[in-house]
Amino acid sequence: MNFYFEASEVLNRLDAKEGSIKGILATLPENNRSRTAALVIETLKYKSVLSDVIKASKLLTEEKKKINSLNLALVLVHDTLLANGIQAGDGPIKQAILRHKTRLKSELQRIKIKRGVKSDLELAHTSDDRAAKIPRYVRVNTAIWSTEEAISFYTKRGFQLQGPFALSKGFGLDEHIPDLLAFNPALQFRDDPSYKTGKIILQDKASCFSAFVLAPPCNDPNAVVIDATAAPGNKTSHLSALMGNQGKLYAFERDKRRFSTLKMMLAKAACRNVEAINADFLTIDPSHPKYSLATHILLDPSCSGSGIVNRLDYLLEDEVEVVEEDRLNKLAAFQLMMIKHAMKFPHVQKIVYSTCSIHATENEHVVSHALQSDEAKSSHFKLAPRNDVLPTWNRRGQAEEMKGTGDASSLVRCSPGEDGTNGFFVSCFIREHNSVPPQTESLKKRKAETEEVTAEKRKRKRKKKVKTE
Ligand SMILES: C[S@@+](CC[C@H](N)C(=O)[O-])C[C@H]1O[C@@H](n2cnc3c(N)ncnc32)[C@H](O)[C@@H]1O
Repeated sequence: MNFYFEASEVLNRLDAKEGSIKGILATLPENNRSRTAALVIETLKYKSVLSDVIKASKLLTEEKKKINSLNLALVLVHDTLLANGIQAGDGPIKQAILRHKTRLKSELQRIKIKRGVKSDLELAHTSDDRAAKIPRYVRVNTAIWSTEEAISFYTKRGFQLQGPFALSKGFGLDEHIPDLLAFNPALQFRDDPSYKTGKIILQDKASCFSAFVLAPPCNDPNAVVIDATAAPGNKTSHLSALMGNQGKLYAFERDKRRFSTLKMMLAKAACRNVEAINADFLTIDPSHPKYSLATHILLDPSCSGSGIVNRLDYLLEDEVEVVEEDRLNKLAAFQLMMIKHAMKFPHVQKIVYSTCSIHATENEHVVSHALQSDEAKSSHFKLAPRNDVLPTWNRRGQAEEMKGTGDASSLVRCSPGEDGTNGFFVSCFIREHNSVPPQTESLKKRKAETEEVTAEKRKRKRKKKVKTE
């Protein structure tokens, strides 16, 4: 029953306006956090219906000694009517709900008839219409599963390959990103066994663009790639899968708590070629013997998040996000610093910079400043041509915001709701070819040296083992 007390306490704190949904959930102990979060979010989606059902059934007045708050009643009635029942042993609270189960069910049915809806899903609160137009994207984690296996798995479970909006159990293959499936937006996958075992990653389509555009070397044991801002790790596991789990992927994350989430996520997704490092990317020396070998860098730094429309706070009707100019400028200065730092890595050929922001301040303006920087000039970086950056995606960068510093058609934008994704921005810097050869030679030399050292180490280890035997 503690699980229900914890969830109802979160609802109490939200009522008391102690923080945002995400913020309050982040303060819960990690062991039970995702389960409690799922219950809180689902309960909020149906809060108005559940409140009406509870009121009409007189549950709180008749059982006030056992169930003393509306929020506790909400989470318990949610699980009784809309999930698989109360997940707790028999006790006075569960008995109190069960005594009212028939009444609660018939009140729910009455509301459905009144509203002319057939399924429970249609009762869910989706106040941001744009969120309802974004499919629930499921990326097949090819480190563990194949898309064919996933399609067969979901088909056996009653899903039909007819696109995400044709039916409530319809799904489809995405046209831009390989191994990405799109389901109906109302569906949840947190309890799905394929999610729990890391076979699928729940990742918005636009967020898959970054790793896809970076296109790291595939199945190359010598590949060296950096994910500079990795947690929670969706793009890291995508990169790792695209690399065929081979070579080396260094994943930096400066925040300690987010770093432990990253580690957990990478273990679950079976990423064997990733070394996660709890460090600030800006403090990493570009001439470091290991990291300097990187040829591809992904930069998906902290941003305003203004493109995310399926974030949770629409569930709290009166929360409004105010984006302050000053905050945007500070973020943009930091984002530019990150790009300039990435450009200092001697062997890097490709840098993808992405944000989930819709503001030109964090997108075109940052790219424009990066292109004009000393780092870009001395290392010969320019924007990759449209042909190499999702050429068939129609929404491109805003030319007027580039002020003639680069070709806006090289940039990708996603508009929340309109494009079936959250708001997103992707840019790709490449080093001009005529500046490559000397670096390629020294890279080869460095790789050979590293391999030599590793072989020597292995040899020493073997000798030591033989000795001790
Ligand atoms: C937008 S999130 C990255 C999301 C991630 N790419 C994904 O798809 O799962 C930005 C992350 O970068 C981290 N971060 C910000 N500045 C950093 C820095 N200088 N070095 C390393 N990590 C940083 C933040 O703590 C945050 O976890």
